[in-house]
Amino acid sequence: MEIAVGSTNPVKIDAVERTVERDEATVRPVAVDSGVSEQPRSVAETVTGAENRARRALEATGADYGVGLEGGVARLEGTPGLSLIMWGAVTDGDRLERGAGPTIRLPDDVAARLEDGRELGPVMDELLGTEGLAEGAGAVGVFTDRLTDRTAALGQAVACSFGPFLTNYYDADS
Ligand SMILES: O=P(O)(O)OP(=O)(O)OP(=O)(O)OC[C@H]1O[C@@H](n2cnc3c(O)ncnc32)[C@H](O)[C@@H]1O
Ligand SMILES: [Mg+2]
Repeated sequence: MEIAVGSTNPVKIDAVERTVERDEATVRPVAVDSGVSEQPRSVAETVTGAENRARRALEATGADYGVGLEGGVARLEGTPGLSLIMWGAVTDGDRLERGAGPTIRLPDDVAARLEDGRELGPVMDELLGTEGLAEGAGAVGVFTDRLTDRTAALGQAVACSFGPFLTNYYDADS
């Protein structure tokens, strides 16, 4: 089984590899355009980015599945502040499934910098004096004192978008 991932960010590739380890898949990174802004700012835009990446990765490779992962920030109904969200999408060329990773509220000073139109990755690097934090533990790692990290968090989005292809519980869906 070959799985194309619409990104070359090592943290996304790792997240897919670790999640599908059991199924002995070959994971192939492919650079694609997400078709949304560098920093998606709503659930809808984040999901669209993941969908575009999944479709484009499949088209570019002819793999069995295309996987897209997208990070975003959003003000969520029922919770205060600005949240970091992440979504996954998987397609086999026919069906497309979507599933989310965890959500975490961003500290107010980080939220304020994002409201100025900036991207989370660079804002985190500036704040912490790091380089490429988004390709390692990620903001979710830092803000949880490493109880989780970006690989594990994105892995949940992979499980919830790819997993439905592996069961027959969805077979009756229209
Ligand atoms: O190369 P790609 O696949 O685009 O990888 P990316 O890190 O840019 O990931 P996204 O485009 O999906 O994420 C949109 C923005 O949100 C940032 N982001 C998302 N999750 C993050 C995290 O846990 N830590 C730091 N930045 C994060 C990311 O760096 C981007 O600036
Ligand atoms: Mg990006």
